[in-house]
Amino acid sequence: MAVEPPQQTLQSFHDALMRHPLIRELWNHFPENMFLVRVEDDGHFTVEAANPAQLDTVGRECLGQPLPAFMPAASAEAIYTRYRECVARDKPMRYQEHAVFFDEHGNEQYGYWLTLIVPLHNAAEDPQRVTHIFGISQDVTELHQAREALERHNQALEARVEQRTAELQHANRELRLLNAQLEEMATRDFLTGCYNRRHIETLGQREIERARRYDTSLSVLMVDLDAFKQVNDTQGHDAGDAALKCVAASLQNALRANDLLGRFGGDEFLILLPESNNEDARVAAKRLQQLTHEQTDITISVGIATLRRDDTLESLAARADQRLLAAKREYHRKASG
Ligand SMILES: Nc1nc2c(ncn2[C@@H]2O[C@H](COP(=O)(O)OP(=O)(O)OP(=O)(O)O)[C@@H](O)[C@H]2O)c(=O)[nH]1
Repeated sequence: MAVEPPQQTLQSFHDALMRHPLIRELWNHFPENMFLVRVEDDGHFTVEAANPAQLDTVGRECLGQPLPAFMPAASAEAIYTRYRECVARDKPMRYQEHAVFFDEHGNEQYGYWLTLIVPLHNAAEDPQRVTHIFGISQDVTELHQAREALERHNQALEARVEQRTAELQHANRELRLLNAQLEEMATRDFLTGCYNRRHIETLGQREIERARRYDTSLSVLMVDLDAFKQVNDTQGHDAGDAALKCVAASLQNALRANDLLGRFGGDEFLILLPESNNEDARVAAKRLQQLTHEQTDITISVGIATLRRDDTLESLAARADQRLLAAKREYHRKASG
């Protein structure tokens, strides 16, 4: 007659542990929580054994009890889900859980636990089935809180970096704008808004290089207002300023988009006419004289010069200036005649 295998009870597991001095010492002094739960047929898991560390956490009342007896139903159900998975997979599992349990005074205690559970088979009971789960749990609440604090700190830091970056980008935009304004101011004549002498000379050098590189013609016009001194003398300096502005605007209006207008000094303007031969320049000069007179009632004298092989900007402008002087003489001759 077959002998019934002895039922492995809570007592017998605990007794077996206590029998060996080393295992007993390990069980009693192990700093993390250790427990053994029995897999019940009714779907529950009851605590068969718990080391002193675990008893300190959940109280002695847990022994022989299913989990819902010493923790809120939601917490117990979350842990049951892990246990069921461990039983179904029949493999050790490691997980982290936010668990709530009742302490010895019945108060709810919250904490984060890192747990390793291992399925066991009590061969004396049923070698084919997971009969127990052995677990070791470590309280990682402080670690978790530190990590959360670190995350919060990082988020705050990121927000600050983002804000600083946005401020920096804004400052950069302002700086670029200011630089553009400064550059504009450095190249423009403050009264008329057209290019100043320094810049029209720079552009003149550039246009000469371009004309030589692409073998195109380039002409310049030296323009001077007629009897401008009279405007100042009879109507005042402010009226003279206004007249200068009007003439500059009207010259600008009469020019093509790629012609360049600069104030050369006083009431004198230098105009660069890229890709224009002497005949083109004559036509342009006539148009400027006509339009300026129509729009401002002021006449202008113009000297024209077209780029030669050995020209520099100085020689080109000087030639235009000589022709302007000749035009001026003609103007004065007509005016006095
Ligand atoms: N209002 C004003 N006058 C200026 C400015 N720059 C130069 N002038 C005046 O412009 C006049 C130019 O003199 P000129 O070109 O010699 O005299 P003009 O009467 O135009 O004589 P022609 O050129 O020979 O017809 C001078 O009276 C300068 O004082 C300026 O920015 N504003």
